[in-house]
Amino acid sequence: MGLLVNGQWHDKWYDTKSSNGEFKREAAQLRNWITPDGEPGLSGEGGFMAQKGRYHLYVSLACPWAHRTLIFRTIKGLEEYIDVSIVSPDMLENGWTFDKAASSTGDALYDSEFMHQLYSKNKADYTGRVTVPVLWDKYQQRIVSNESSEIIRMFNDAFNHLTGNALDFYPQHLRNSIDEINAFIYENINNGVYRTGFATSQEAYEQAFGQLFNALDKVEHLLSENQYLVGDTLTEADWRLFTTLIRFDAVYVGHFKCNKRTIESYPNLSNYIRALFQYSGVAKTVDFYHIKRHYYFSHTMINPTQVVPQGPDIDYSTRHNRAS
Ligand SMILES: N[C@@H](CCC(=O)N[C@@H](CS)C(=O)NCC(=O)O)C(=O)O
Repeated sequence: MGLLVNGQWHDKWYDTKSSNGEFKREAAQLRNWITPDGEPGLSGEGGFMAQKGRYHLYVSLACPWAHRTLIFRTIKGLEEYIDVSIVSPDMLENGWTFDKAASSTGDALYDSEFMHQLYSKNKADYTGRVTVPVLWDKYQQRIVSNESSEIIRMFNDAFNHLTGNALDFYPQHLRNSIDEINAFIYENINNGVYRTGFATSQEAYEQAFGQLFNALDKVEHLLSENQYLVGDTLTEADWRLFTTLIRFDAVYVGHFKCNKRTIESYPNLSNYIRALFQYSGVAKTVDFYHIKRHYYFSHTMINPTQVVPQGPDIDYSTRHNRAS
């Protein structure tokens, strides 16, 4: 685990001392947009036109943020348009690696050893954390974006004219509601599990833990009234929640001490998670080997023995009671 400073790799854990034991996530820096015609998107530069075969997605199968982009690639019919390299689940002194002996596919484009080499290829004096996902432009040999919430928006609509897939997970008329629930879920649940697990003071842990379970209770109640987070329409808000929920019982309950209760113990959440898991193509994006191995093996200050637990034994392909 580490970061680049002026293009040089430094092995360094998150600094929680300056924030009383509280984990603060760094904002993504590379924020260009693929658009149908190459016009600039909401931020960054233009010149990234949607084209078949032009872009490459670097992901970890363990990472909930990267998982969102993989789900959108699948449900938006982009598998033949955007190919993928998968990093090893083991993220230690060199950060994310392409070690094939440790379950990486390797870097299909440059055969790099480490993810940080792609960040410095993009910008020789880059300073910042080296995160996944990364959306790479093969033509310009540079990073389009390293922000998952924006990559899924590009996948949602920039390629529609090529793929003919018009499914819309961020429909205009629901945007305010989606933005509102996203902000709540990001703060309390998506990032909330990390704030709980990475807290280095009792106070910061208890604060994040309380917020997390209050938020899960609220979502459980919402799902007793609605089919999905925003009424009866499946939206990006559901996929953004899903990637945290599917890791919860396997990792966050134990490793991140989010142990007030499991997702399986919530009547609505446990059915909702199955409805999403069973959505066409999604199950194959979920890899519990990578998920468990990454967290338990990489965070040695939380789990110094690096022993990966065997359980839990949960079948997400069983019947659920949600309409589909
Ligand atoms: N804002 C980013 C966050 C991505 C992120 O934090 N990814 C984690 C993996 S789950 C990572 O690569 N962490 C490495 C690090 O922080 O050094 C996004 O949503 O795309």
